[in-house]
Amino acid sequence: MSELAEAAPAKVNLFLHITGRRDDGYHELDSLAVFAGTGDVLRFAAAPELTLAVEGPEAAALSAEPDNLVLRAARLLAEAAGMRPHGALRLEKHLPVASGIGGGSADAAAALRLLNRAWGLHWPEERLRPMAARLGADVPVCLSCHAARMGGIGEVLRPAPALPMAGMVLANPRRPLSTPAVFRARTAGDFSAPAMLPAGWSGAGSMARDLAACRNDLEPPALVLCPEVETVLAALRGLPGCLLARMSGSGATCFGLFPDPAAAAAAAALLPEAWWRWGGGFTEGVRSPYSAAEPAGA
Ligand SMILES: C[C@](O)(CO)[C@H](O)COP(=O)(O)OP(=O)(O)OC[C@H]1O[C@@H](n2ccc(N)nc2=O)[C@H](O)[C@@H]1O
Ligand SMILES: Nc1ncnc2c1ncn2[C@@H]1O[C@H](COP(=O)(O)OP(=O)(O)OP(=O)(O)O)[C@@H](O)[C@H]1O
Repeated sequence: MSELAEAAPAKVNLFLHITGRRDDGYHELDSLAVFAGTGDVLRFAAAPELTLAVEGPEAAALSAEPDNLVLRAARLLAEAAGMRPHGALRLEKHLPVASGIGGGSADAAAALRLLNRAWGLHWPEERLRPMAARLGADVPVCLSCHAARMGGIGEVLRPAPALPMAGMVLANPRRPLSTPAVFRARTAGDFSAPAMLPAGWSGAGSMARDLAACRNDLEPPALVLCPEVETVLAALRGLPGCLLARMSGSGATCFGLFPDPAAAAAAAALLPEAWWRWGGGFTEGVRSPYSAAEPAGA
């Protein structure tokens, strides 16, 4: 079998309201997740044993990781299928690790999709979803790869409002932030109401206006742990054409919304070179991996 490849696009939370806390400590949320036209790439080649090689510009941050989410996903799928996991996997890591744009979750979801094909299972997405939920709160939305309104602890997915043509800049100050630590740093008992959004937006301007009435409730605790988030937000707001800037997920990556992908790509180039930065458009659905030429970081 020739090599198979799967894209693992970055997930961006355009807003994130924490609406409650379950008895097991997990938080209930209301969030609008979209996918960016950049991400990691996972490749499969036939081999008798399951192996994973991590390469690419952000690979070093994973060298100490004993249990890559890609291997956990592979073992879970093999167990469900009653087979021995196998194949030589190569993960091209472009997304900064522990950065609030779901890199590990996207990789785990890509592994489920890729091995579902490579191992000849061809299960429908519904059958993969419980495995995705076991791997992490962000993995179900990454499995679908479609913009979605996330509810529950992330596993309840509803269609997103129809998105307009828009551009997005992503910027990370190169400070990893641990998701559990950010949730722990929240003020206990502080909850938000779900957001009120229209069925769709005709332009990036109206989307930015409506999103401005929402928040990321993880931004204040992330700022305490990583004050550089404020510097990134200020830099994004100062870029020509920026309509809205906010932190994604548990940070520290922040996004800026722009009228179109070209404006976003041009604006991203103005950010400090020491940061991880990217500019482009949204992506919808599983697509072929990005070309090597596509910029994914500084
Ligand atoms: C912040 C978000 O990225 C928003 O999309 C997600 O909620 C986090 O998703 P994730 O990184 O896949 O999270 P998981 O790996 O499942 O959980 C990591 C830790 O984050 C906290 N966590 C996560 C999700 C959630 N809804 N409530 C939580 O309190 C828990 O302490 C959990 O132990
Ligand atoms: N393939 C992987 N890519 C990134 N992190 C991984 C991977 N496998 C395991 N991990 C571990 O998962 C942790 C979370 O990484 P990830 O990059 O998914 O965080 P994140 O971007 O904050 O995610 P989220 O937005 O879902 O909270 C890392 O600290 C890392 O040790």
